Amino acid sequence: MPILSLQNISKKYGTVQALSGVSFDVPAGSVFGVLGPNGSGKTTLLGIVTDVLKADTGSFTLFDKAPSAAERRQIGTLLETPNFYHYLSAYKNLEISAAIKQRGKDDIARVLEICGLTQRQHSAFKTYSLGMKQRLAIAAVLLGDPDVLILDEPTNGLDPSGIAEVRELVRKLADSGKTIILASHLLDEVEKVCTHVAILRSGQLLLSGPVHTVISRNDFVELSAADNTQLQAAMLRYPGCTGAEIQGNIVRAFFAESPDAAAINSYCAQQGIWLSYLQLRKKSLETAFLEITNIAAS
Ligand SMILES: Nc1ncnc2c1ncn2[C@@H]1O[C@H](COP(=O)(O)OP(=O)(O)OP(=O)(O)O)[C@@H](O)[C@H]1O
Repeated sequence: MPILSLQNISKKYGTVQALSGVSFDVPAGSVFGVLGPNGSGKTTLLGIVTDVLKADTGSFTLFDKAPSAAERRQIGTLLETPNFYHYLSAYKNLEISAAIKQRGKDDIARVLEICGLTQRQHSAFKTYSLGMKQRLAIAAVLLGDPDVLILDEPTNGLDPSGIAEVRELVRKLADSGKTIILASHLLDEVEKVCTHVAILRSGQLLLSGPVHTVISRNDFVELSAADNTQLQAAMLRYPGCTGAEIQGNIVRAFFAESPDAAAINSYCAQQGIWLSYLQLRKKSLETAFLEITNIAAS
């Protein structure tokens, strides 16, 4: 059962088509990255799912049901940085967050512990590092122990150590069984923490699925032999090879589907070419993303 299933969601602001016919499923237990450049519709999509905005057309289900208050209570949302009081401690700020959410104080110690803030819980918020501030924001989201977390750009504006802290926390929460949906334009971050990804561009869904299937698009193989020109020509005749180029003393051969290194080795031997080097490479999500968005733009 998907935690969230979107069917054909569209949304316009005046003449701006922010989302057009977006459909995808978020599996239970996944860390699901909604990825796209600025203005691609990520925040709009999360706003619709969290009931801040209404879709013009389309529908979605939460926990396989039409969304209602009961389902929404199982979702913790961080769409923008909360307005914590700078002079109050983390604990006091969480007391306020708990009161706003109409929840008791009994969960505060637990969420501080998860977010690694127990030691500093009585320090004023203004003394916190950027990473600690964001961890406190996530702690507030965790009050009431929601099963699903929706985080919009959780590492935005953080320095590298803050980014690493939030990444570790997201991993820890995922390991504890939470489903996490996070919007990001940081492809590298998505690649590091997400199990699944949906890529948006100008409000259109370009692709969605497990990160490894996105990354394995257009895999390539690096090979080398005594005569690389002969090797390049042979690879261009190899079934499924979409291109081959010589770079220095390496031949790079590209494939639409994941290539089989053993089959390539045996094929080259049959052609009388003895490989001195063979390495399967996967393109990074960033490269795949740029290719996908460029293909969509052309
Ligand atoms: N309230 C609004 N009124 C008019 N246009 C809007 C409004 N909110 C968003 N848009 C436009 O809708 C499109 C999608 O915006 P959205 O904020 O959802 O994208 P995003 O991917 O979250 O971008 P960012 O990474 O910059 O936050 C953009 O063209 C944006 O300018």
